[in-house]
Amino acid sequence: MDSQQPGTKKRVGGVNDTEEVLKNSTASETASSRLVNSEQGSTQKQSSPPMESHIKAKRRYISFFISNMNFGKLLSFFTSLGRAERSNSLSQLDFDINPITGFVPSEPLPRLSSEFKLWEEMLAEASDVLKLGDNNSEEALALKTKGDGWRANIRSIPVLDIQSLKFRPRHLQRVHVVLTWLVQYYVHSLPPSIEAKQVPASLAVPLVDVSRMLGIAPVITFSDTVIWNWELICPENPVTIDNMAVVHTFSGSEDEQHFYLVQAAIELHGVQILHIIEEYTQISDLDEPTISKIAGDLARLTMTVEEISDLIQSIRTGCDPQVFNWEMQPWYNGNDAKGEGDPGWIYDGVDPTSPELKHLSGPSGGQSPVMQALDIFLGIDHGLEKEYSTDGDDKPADHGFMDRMRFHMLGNHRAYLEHLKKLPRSVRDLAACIPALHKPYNDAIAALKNLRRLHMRIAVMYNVNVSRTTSVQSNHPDIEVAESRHEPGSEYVTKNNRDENREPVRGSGGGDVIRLLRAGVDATSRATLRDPLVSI
Ligand code: HEM
Repeated sequence: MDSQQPGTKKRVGGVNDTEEVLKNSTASETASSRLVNSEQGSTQKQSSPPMESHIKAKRRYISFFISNMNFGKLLSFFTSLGRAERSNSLSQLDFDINPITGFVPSEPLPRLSSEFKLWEEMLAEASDVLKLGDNNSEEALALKTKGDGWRANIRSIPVLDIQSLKFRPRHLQRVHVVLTWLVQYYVHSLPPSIEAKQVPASLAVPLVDVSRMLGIAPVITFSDTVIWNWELICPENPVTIDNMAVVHTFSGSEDEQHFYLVQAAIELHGVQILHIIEEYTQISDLDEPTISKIAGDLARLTMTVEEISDLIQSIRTGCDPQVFNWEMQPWYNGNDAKGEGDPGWIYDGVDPTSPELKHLSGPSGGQSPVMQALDIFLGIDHGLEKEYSTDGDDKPADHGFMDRMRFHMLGNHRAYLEHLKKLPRSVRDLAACIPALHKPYNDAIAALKNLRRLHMRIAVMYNVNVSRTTSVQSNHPDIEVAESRHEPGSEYVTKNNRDENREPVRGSGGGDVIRLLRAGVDATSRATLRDPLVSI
């Protein structure tokens, strides 16, 4: 197994401000600073002005508030507050979200033992004996016999029953990690063929079983590559990005470790966003201090989003686009990565009409629960039927993408997002009613839009430019910027021999990358409030 040696220098970050962000992004610090804040909050309450002046201040505020908003909206907002209070008895803890590490577990997943140990052993061996099926290098050809043997051994493993692990969720998650990595190794090391790829029953059956138990797609996901794919360098120290080492990589490269660690850092940094959301959903009384707190929290959220943008940029300091595109990305492909017309995968021993088999796309940042929670909290609507077309054609973007990606999350985490979506009081509606929140809300939207524009440049640099023989055909301003600045990565534009027929470049999530990411930028932009009193 290609686990990172404890103490290996990690290159997450790299630029000064990003290093600063990372220093501050340790989950434990985040939690302790939140603890201090909430303690301060309770201290402030104790030393609040005497009741009379407090009531006067409240009255002054309410008259200002009423004079600044439509009375009908005010009434309906207070009604919805009452509803929210009743419906929001659930907290993030109920959805397996840790107050310190968020969607990341608070300790590394345990390794499998007894009859399941064989799966662990096969995974540990895989990176030593397998290469991509279309790799014709001398090294790959020399390994061919060993690779054939590895796949034959996989086929000969009996179909194991995982019922004994039913009440051990962390073990089930480890089963998911191990089986999904084995499936990717198996499928992508097969020699190229026009036939459908057959996933042997020894992997397919227990994988579908465990996925049903966890409520997650039976394929490799963001959770398997990032959220669950780490161990502690010093087990006695807390879960912080500096104390995490990646366990599995396909390429054995530091680039791949860096890619996962940056995403793990974002999940940990995003815990600050989760705290803001949690506090917002617990509000029951909309008085002046509460409005100021929401304004302050939106400003903090804006800062956090900007820091996450820096983190995304830090991919460039440790992950080479060539390594990403040729040594990492091909292993991630799901059964839909090659588009319609490709026969895809067959899960032997599994009823082909099982609903779970509809979700076999590869891992994607769209499966990051933090990013989706942020979108839902801010009211970004990715699902509009008609998309603005900025490149002159009228093909719709894939508006179901973000919803589909939720099936690739742990069932508990998907349930949290669904819960968040159903809460009756949206921060966007509130900001539209209250002038004091208008700017903080719009600032947060601007920061998220900028994050998506910067992410799109990264995707162009790593995914599109490297995958094409000539430059990208698009009028989208973000792509023009990426190319005209000749950012690192654009030199790869002419080096590739894939996709010569100029089919749209497809991400591991299975979609047309440019159209999808552009639709995300546009959806974020559309959330901007134009007029505080009329835009809801
Ligand atoms: C080398 C770095 C990266 C590349 C090449 C890349 C590429 C892509 C591509 C091609 C997509 C389209 C959907 C798909 O097929 O997966 C996508 C979507 C997405 N990626 Fe990344 N990504 C990178 C890093 C990140 C990071 C660090 C994050 C942060 C968690 C992230 C978050 C997202 C999100 C949220 C989406 C869904 C679409 C959207 O929200 O606009 N990506 N990415």
